[in-house]
Amino acid sequence: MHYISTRGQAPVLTFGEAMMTGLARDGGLYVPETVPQFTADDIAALAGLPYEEIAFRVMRPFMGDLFSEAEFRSLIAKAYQGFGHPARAPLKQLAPNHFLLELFHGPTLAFKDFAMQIIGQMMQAALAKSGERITIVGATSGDTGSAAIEAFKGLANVDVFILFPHGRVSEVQRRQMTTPTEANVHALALDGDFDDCQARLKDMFNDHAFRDGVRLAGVNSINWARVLAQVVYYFSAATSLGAPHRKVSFTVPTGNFGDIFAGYIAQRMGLPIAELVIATNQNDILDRALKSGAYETNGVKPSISPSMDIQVSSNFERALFDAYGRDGAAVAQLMDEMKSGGFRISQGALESLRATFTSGRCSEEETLATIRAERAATGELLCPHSAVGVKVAQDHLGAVSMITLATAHPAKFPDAVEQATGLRPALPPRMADLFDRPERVTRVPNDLAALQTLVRERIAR
Ligand SMILES: Cc1ncc(COP(=O)(O)O)c(C=O)c1O
Ligand SMILES: N[C@@H](CCOP(=O)(O)O)C(=O)O
Repeated sequence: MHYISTRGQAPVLTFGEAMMTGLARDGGLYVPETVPQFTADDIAALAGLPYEEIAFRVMRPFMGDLFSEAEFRSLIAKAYQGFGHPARAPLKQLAPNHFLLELFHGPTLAFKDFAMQIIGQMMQAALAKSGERITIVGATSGDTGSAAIEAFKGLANVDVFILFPHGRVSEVQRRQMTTPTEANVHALALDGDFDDCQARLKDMFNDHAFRDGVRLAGVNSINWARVLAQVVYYFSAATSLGAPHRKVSFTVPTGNFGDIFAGYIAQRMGLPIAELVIATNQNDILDRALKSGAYETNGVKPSISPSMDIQVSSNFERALFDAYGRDGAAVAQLMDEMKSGGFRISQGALESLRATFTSGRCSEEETLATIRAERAATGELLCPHSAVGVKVAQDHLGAVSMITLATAHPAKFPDAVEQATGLRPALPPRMADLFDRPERVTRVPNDLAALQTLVRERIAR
């Protein structure tokens, strides 16, 4: 299995190399050269299996010989043992043809744990073999950061730097990143928004002397292994509702386009998915792009679903690569135009995207109203991101069963949930003292050179 860059100019890599490399050296994102195919029998055989076994069968064909079967099974077992639900990703019914896929039972209470826990295990195993030391830098709008810290804290051969937008994450999210005591964890509050954090991260990767000097690695969805691990729950959810004999649709609260791109990969592997619905908050670049063909940023607006306050949606590049017939030069040209604010998607590419994805937008008021209504109707307490998904899904319900991804636990966003329902969701007991723990955070400017100096100095200590 080989991995190629969406911009066509970087070395072709194995799975293990792509996982440890992060961003391709031409600035693009790695994707598999071909997508493994599952037959209807392969898919039917997944029904009723434990989540860990589904993870093994879905991920293994993408991985080459990086790990033996026994070794990979053992990494998967370790990755998911700390989840707070035996099903790992349970499905709940909201309405006759509408289901909620709860992805917040991991250690940091968001869907990021599904991928971060397994790539944490895989990267540690790979480092133990190579004897290398790496520097992870991650950009977060709130959830990737804590999941990465949880997966890599305390490791002797890894430093973890997390850039989050100062003042634009929830207090629970911030404290999850600033209260770990391990010396290899560095929480950095950047003066800017998430797009700035992600742009500086990509700048670091594109400075080859810096990236090689610090042995930079990425755990954002830049990293293909992150996307791959998220493909698994599309299979577990769909097969529990009757796939491959019944089609299902998915609605995905979307920001950086990693989660819904995982659904697209599941579909390309053969999972019968009728519709993939992109649900955006008021940062609606993807909804506007699909409707108008113009992919144009208009500034990140802070919202009550802050993890989706994103305008430059990193993984959309992977979707464009396929929509443009895997023409790396065309994608590189579009990404160049993006530097000045946007571009028009060609008619052919737009038709191809529209054949796969539909979209909808949810306002702030609709988000609050959905949290309130769902609590009253079903008892389910939604986080604001999941509420964006549920609202958009409701606008797309039809004959096929719809599965909405519930991407975070409501207790991560108590203010929004309380505003909507009057209820303040409690953190799980293991986090009950989160607000009493001392914080450790460095305020940083939105400046590449200053960030690089900080990283170099910290890892030299
Ligand atoms: C809670 C939550 N929901 C939804 C999203 C959007 O997911 P993606 O960035 O993969 O589109 C994020 C951020 O990634 C998130 O943290
Ligand atoms: N919403 C994310 C943004 C980063 O997304 P990623 O999937 O590329 O890591 C977050 O919570 O940080």
